[in-house]
Amino acid sequence: MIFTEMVDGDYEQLVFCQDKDSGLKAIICIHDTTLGPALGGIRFWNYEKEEDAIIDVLRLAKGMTYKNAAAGLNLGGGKAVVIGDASKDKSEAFFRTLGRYINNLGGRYIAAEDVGTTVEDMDFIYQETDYVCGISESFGSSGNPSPFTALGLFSAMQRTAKEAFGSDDLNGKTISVQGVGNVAYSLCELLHEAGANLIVTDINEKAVQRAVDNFGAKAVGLDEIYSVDADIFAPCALGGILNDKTIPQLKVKAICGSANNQLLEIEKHGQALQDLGIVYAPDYVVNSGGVINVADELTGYNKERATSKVKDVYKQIDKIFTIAKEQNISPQHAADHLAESRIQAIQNVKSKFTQSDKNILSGRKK
Ligand SMILES: NC(=O)C1=CN([C@@H]2O[C@H](COP(=O)(O)OP(=O)(O)OC[C@H]3O[C@@H](n4cnc5c(N)ncnc54)[C@H](O)[C@@H]3O)[C@@H](O)[C@H]2O)C=CC1
Ligand SMILES: O=C(O)CCC(=O)C(=O)O
Repeated sequence: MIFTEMVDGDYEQLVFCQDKDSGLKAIICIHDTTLGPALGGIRFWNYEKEEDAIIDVLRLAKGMTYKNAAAGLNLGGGKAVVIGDASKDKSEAFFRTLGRYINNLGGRYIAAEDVGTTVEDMDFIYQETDYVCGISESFGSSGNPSPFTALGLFSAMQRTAKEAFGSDDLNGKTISVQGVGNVAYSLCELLHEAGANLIVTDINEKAVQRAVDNFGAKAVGLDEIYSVDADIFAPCALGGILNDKTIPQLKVKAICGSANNQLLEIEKHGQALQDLGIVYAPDYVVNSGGVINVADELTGYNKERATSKVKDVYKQIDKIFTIAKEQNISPQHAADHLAESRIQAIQNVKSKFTQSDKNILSGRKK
């Protein structure tokens, strides 16, 4: 089953890591390294079944290939998942062991944060390998990527509002937010400052209360979030939430959120949104601010430069909506074409022989 999935999705490598002493059970997936080393976060999640973890890491890694390509980064796509309970299974040994596995891949995979992992976890990994980013600012690094993801998401939402309502001003707009974790809390802060009204939900009651107390958000139930009267829906929890059951409930004019893999089935559910006239801003472009920021660490981190690049997500969404209209395709397809054509173009560039790897000349007597 695993090789069938790998062949179908054209995956390069899947690495299973196990360590009894620390309790580590992790899977690293490298989808495509045409553009460079595969960069993507580590998700720590209590998967019910091992199969769920495999499916998740495959989907997430492929998403990173598209995200990094569309963002113009010289990075391929990869991701890691760790099976466990983030509230009790973490330890220094755990992450240092994972760091050693990552180091063994010789730079083919570069780690960062995702759901369930923090800057402190990345710092432990950094004790064993240089192939990690999103580490502490005290190392001259960029720290927590979530505020940057939120800034990129805010910029994307401004451009999405322009598409749906004719103006990118979010003042007075009502935004429904699913999941008020790291990214969405920062997003709510930006939206509140911009004069938007907020409707929020989360499985974590404290997270909801924080948004109610600090931003005057209205709290609704977990399933209610799909059918509330709002202008823009921001899915900021987990993937697969735009599906047969939820799409018919939506009353919004646009969707723009940070969650990865929001469409359960890309073709079917992307089309369903298009048919309903709902503007869908492709998730992996919307949420690329985090990776754009952490990738800046790889060339010597400069916060001003990184922030400016993150705000350019507005321009990238603009480009995608323009291509979609010109070619009469969905924004999701437009984003996919952009990413795939960049990968293909660089593949072609790299097909020319250069004197870098071991080759027929390597064995010649000097
Ligand atoms: N942190 C980052 O910089 C980036 C995050 N993302 C994606 O954005 C999403 C959010 O990421 P973070 O804020 O970092 O994660 P997080 O774990 O801090 O926040 C997620 C929130 O969603 C809530 N949640 C989980 N299931 C839910 C459900 N069924 N209904 C309502 N709420 C639910 C959680 O309780 C949590 O508060 C994820 O899909 C992640 O992959 C994407 C790019 C970068
Ligand atoms: O932003 C990050 O923390 C790393 C990139 C990543 O995993 C993502 O964008 O989903």
